[in-house]
Amino acid sequence: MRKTCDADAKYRTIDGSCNNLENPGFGKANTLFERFEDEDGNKIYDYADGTGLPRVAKNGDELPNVRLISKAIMDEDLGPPIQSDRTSRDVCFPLQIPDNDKDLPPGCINFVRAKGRIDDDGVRQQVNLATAFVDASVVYGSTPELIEILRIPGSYLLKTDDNLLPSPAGVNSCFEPVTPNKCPVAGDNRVSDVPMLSVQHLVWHREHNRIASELRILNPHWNDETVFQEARKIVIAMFQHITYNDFLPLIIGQTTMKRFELFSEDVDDDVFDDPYDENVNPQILDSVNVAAHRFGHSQLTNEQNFADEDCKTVTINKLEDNFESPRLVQQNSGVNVPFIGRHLACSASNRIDNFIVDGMRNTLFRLPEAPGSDIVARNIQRGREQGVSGYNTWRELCDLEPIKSFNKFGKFGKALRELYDDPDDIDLFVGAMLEKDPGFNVGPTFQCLLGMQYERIKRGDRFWYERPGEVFSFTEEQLRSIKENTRVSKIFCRNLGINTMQENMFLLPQRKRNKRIPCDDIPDVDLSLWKAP
Ligand code: HEM
Ligand SMILES: [Ca+2]
Repeated sequence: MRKTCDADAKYRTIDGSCNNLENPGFGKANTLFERFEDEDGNKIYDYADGTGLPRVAKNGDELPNVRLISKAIMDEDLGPPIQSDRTSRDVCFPLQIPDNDKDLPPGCINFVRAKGRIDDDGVRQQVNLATAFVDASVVYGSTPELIEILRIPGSYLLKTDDNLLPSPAGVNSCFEPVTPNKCPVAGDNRVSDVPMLSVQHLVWHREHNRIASELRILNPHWNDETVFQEARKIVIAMFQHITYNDFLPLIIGQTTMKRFELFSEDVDDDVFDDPYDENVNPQILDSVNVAAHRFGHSQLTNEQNFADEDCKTVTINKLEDNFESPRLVQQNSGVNVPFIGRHLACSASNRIDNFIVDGMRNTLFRLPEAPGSDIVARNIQRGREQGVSGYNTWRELCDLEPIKSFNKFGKFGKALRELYDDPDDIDLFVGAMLEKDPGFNVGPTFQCLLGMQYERIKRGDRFWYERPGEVFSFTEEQLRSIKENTRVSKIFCRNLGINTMQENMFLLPQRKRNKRIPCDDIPDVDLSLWKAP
């Protein structure tokens, strides 16, 4: 049934519906993940039975045990010392821990298959609960129900609780909240996975309230809904600008950015840009969701520390002790929050490579219930259960030479040969994370998959922040200020009470370039440009 959309709407819907006027479901929350198509227009997937059973090897055998792959290829101890820079299987598909595993008890670890929805061709597909767009849905949620929980009724503000994220009982679960049942709620329910993530949610939650309060003062004649939506629109524009200009280039590299025309228009050329194409479906692709987007698991470290005003670590907090717990954030009304924010700015991430720290690979979510789990094993198993094709299929889609010999994987070739029967069987996450890139980015296969994905998210977004001449467009001055002056560092400083930071928070502070400066000297978007005449 076709929903009627308001073609003149000034603001995005919360669930992403009606972004595309011809296809109102494009990019909407709670719709199916997309599959890439081959040259003949057939969707690419690989289920054992063609419709829904987990992928098996080319010769029909089971694929190698995911825990064995995890240990043989992705154990951090194998890496350099410094790493910084079938029917019965409809629901469960347990991870099997081999007998001689020294970190996890032998036997089965629970693994639930993602809820399947059978499509018109009788093939099992999976549902994306979030919108596909870069629309700050981590701040505002992806459903009308959640935004109601997050907002103060009839106000332009988001709710807070003790100056932290709202924590109404019964919405989210978490481990050891400071007050029983008071678990933080944000636009995404993973908000308490780790303290460093919670603090990022908090920063943007506060940034909405700061912008909305300023707009309220500038425009006393606006009603509260207008103030809320205008603030949301600015937050979304900042998210889009940061994602496409500051973050993505560090992950996929300059060459891929240019190849897929992902950088925003240079303000010296023309402030506006109009990349919208109504034929583009922005939905996230299966291979991106189960593999490419998970590159970040390799960047995590074993620590969630506190850093002081001089960037010195003052408290070491282990990752394994802090999963799913808001404890460190909530303690003493949030005194630790700036310390966690500074750790995010001051400390190096782990290198994007095939090594993943033990905190994620052996002790993931070990509390409240032992044993823990293994993120690598889960990522691989997830790819198989969703029928995501093997590594070489994606190399070919990306016009890269398929790897037909295990030797091509250097020192991991031997381990791969012992595990897999045929190079075509190699799981996407495994093969692609073994690829090297001289610029410390993800390897060529993920560069290609992420490049194609982010091109779709940009070109398939009718509300893209750079678009001119629409009812929802920014003025030239507003857009120029957003593009010239948005800094993650400023947003963190201001909302966490931090006084000193490097201007580019995605890069480490350095003596010469990117040195630590007073936050007051960091540029800022000029909200007075939003004062209506
Ligand atoms: C300490 C921080 C993190 C923890 C504890 C964590 C943990 C997890 C877990 C347990 C899953 C579910 C795995 C499965 O069963 O399929 C998951 C999925 C995922 N992770 Fe992470 N992760 C973290 C950080 C990251 C980072 C930094 C990125 C990317 C930059 C990332 C990207 C993803 C993606 C895209 C998924 C799939 C989401 C979905 O299908 O709903 N994660 N993560
Ligand atoms: Ca790593």
